[in-house]
Amino acid sequence: MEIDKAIKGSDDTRLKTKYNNAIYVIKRALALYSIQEVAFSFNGGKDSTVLLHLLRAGYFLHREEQSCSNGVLTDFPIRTIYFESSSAFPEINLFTYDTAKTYGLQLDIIRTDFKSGLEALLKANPIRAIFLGVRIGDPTAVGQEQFSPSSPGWPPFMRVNPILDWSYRDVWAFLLTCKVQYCSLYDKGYTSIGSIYDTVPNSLLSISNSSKKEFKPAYLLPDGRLERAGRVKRISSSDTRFSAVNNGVDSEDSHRNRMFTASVIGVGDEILFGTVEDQLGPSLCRKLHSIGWLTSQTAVVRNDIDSVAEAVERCKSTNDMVFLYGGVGPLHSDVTIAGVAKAFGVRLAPDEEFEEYLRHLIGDHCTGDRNEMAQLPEGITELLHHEKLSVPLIKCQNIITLSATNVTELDKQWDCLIELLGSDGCLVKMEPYSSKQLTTNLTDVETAQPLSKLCLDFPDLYIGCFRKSREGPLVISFEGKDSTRIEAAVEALRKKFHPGAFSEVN
Ligand SMILES: Cc1cc2nc3c(=O)[nH]c(=O)nc-3n(C[C@H](O)[C@H](O)[C@H](O)COP(=O)(O)O)c2cc1C
Ligand SMILES: Nc1ncnc2c1ncn2[C@@H]1O[C@H](COP(=O)(O)OP(=O)(O)OP(=O)(O)O)[C@@H](O)[C@H]1O
Ligand SMILES: [Mg+2]
Repeated sequence: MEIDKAIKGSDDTRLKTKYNNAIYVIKRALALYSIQEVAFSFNGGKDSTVLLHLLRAGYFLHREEQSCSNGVLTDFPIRTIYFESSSAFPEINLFTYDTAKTYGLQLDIIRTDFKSGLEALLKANPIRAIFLGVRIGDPTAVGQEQFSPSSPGWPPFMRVNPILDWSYRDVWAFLLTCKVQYCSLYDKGYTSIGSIYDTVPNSLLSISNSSKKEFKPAYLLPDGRLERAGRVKRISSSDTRFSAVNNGVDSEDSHRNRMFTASVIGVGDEILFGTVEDQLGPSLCRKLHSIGWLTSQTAVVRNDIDSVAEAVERCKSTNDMVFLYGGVGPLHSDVTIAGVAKAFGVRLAPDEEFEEYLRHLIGDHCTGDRNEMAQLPEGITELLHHEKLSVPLIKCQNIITLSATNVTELDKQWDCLIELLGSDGCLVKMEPYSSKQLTTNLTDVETAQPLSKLCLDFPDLYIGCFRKSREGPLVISFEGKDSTRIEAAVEALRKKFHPGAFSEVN
């Protein structure tokens, strides 16, 4: 088998180790699942090209171990799926189809989105595991292992990632050692390929002094960490809105007229089990209220990357700020930062500056090859330093992750945040809310209609009702930025009923 021979004949020991590990994962998967139960997700990219040849070798070696191989590999029986998209580069499409022909791949072309495509595929076929060319540096690799069940909300299957621990250099060492074909774009300076809308050649490979823009081939990129430098950042409308606030572009006036909203997300199975009573969430709501912000939503989610990512993704574009607490640290359950990275589609990368702080705090215990605590979302993280804090706070665009574990620690972090972000417009102090509460023994039925009408007349106020008990009085609360409007609303309500129907709560 030519791939196996090429690697065994090479003197690159690192490549040999990576190859052997990947083949081991493939052979385990082929032992666990029948050939009809596995599929290979192929998209013509360099990583999936590496995986194709590893699968060819792995399948051959697997058959050999079962002593049913005659030494030649003629067919490749693993179902291969390609999600074709109109935004793919034509070179990628061409390479995918050519490769399928060369190696006799049974190509299933899917033209819907990933999730519904996989749903249909799994309904029609007994597939239980899918091989992917995901590598640890990819944004989508956050939280994955070599065998990772698909995420909640996705159809159920095992994601098998044989090259998860391969570096950019390993990928090119393999492709060049095995002398296999790869997509022509990689010889034109492309180092990682997404869609035609978000991918350009990597400027680090640009050949200077040439009148025509030319680029060196991908395998010459000296630093694999910059593999994604040719990926153009997509700026969503919400990001723009945020950056306007962030850069202090908003004028004083527009600040005053705007309603700033925040979401508060707690991460903790212990809260969901009811073992621990959440105090930080309510405390944050009070703090936000005290600076005139509106908390649009609070949530408590599980210590699970996908749960955190889903909550952050939902809140980040509809709020000015999102505050996260819980799940921060080096434990297996501390997945909050990874969830933030996944929500932004970026990878976790070691942050030397943060590591330095941790070293001061906990000594050399925090160093090593994989210091999980010093891994932060790449390219979007800003460390917020304050002399009163032993470790900076972590800000990823409009997401603040608080490491506080109790109200006293939260008070301190909050005061620092206000000092740090209050001045640059991110956590600007707004006109505080005025509020008034009335109680009444009138029934809900009697008050319902007049209150609905009052809400229509005073749309600038929050008029809410709640009870402390079913039998006790009804509490009506008025919240707003203008106290004269609150007085007017209270007066308007009183007029609708007999005198003395309401008492004021002090
Ligand atoms: C076969 C296959 C399985 C996938 N399974 C999952 C999954 O379980 N969970 C998930 O969040 N994304 C899953 N994805 C989506 C990828 O993580 C990622 O969003 C996708 O490859 C698009 O990457 P891009 O946005 O860089 O193009 C899957 C994609 C493919 C092709
Ligand atoms: N459109 C697609 N169809 C099938 N599989 C896909 C598709 N997009 C991504 N994948 C799977 O996800 C893996 C990771 O994608 P990713 O873009 O990171 O790698 P790549 O495309 O192989 O290489 P590159 O990083 O150079 O773009 C792929 O190797 C492949 O297994
Ligand atoms: Mg790609």
